[in-house]
Amino acid sequence: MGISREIILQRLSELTLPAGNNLISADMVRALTVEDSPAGAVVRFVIEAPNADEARQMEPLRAASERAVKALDGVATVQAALTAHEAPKAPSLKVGGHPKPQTAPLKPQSIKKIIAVGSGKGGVGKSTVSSNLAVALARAGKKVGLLDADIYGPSQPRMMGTTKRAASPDGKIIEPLVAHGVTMMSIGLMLDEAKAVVWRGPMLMGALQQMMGQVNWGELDVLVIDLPPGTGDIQLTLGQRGAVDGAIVVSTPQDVALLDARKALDMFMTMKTPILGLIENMSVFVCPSCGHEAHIFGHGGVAAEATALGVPLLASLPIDLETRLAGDAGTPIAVGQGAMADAYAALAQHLIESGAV
Ligand SMILES: Nc1ncnc2c1ncn2[C@@H]1O[C@H](COP(=O)(O)OP(=O)(O)OP(=O)(O)O)[C@@H](O)[C@H]1O
Repeated sequence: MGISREIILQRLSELTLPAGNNLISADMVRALTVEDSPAGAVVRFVIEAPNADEARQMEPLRAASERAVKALDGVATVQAALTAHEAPKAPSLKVGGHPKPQTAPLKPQSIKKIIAVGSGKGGVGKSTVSSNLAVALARAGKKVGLLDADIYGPSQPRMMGTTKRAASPDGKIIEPLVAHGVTMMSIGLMLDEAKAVVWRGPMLMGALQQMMGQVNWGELDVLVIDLPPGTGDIQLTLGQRGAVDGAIVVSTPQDVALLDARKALDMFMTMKTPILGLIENMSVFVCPSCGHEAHIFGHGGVAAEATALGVPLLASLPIDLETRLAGDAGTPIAVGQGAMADAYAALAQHLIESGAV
């Protein structure tokens, strides 16, 4: 067992502020995560100051808090970030304000189905799958929206090749962009691309409400939501407010990825969100010169997990250079022809035939 959150919080409570209280009693520590690594625990947290000026003055305290946690037994690395309470300024809308109390459903009436694409850990290809699935569904004749809810690392503007800022002529309704036949919106289109966003839960909820309710989606057969990795506030809000009709979890065959994928599946099951299935990404690498198959991230784990949990394995997608290049170039692989485009078309067809879309 690694170090517990309680011990870390206890140590942080020993750091006093000029007013005599401490980081914990002043409720300034956010997003504390503790991950095990072979060298010891990797601890990350955010210290949230009331405003930017105070944040700047708190740099010595930030450094001291890193040192204090680093000194604990079993801790390998500590990263503490300082942030100010105010939300970053958005161009024409106050994205990320505190959520207004809402009784209306989160899912807009003009959207028939919402499919959320999640993953346990980052970097497994969740955004790649979301953009390609959205394009494949549009090619199959559906009216499709794509919402990039990955507030910490929005990648859809790049993957869909739309870096234009979203407009809001009246400051209320956000006009989405259209790329490759898909109506899309990303929090990344409203923010400076290079700016790291550190928001607390209620702000995330505000941003999500705006993305769902104020974007002029029009009539959609399906909205594909590219979730942030893990099991955080966005997933919980969507699940608790019954906004999601079906969830897909993407995983690589690696044990560590599968362990996290299981947590994501557990979360959806707990919230009674219907699980459409698992997708194994980066399943195999076929050498383009000799055709040799290498299972770089392991073999068979996702299929076994799907069987164990009684959920369908929707697709097994290989490691494919063209997929990566196409994503980087802003034209998802599913737009063109070939084996990968066929695989995404088959996935879209399956979801349509099973009634998920
Ligand atoms: N099947 C694949 N073959 C080759 N490269 C892939 C494949 N799937 C995804 N990639 C590449 O892997 C990288 C990570 O993919 P992607 O951004 O989709 O992952 P993610 O799970 O959404 O990550 P994050 O949580 O960080 O947003 C990208 O460069 C993408 O192009």
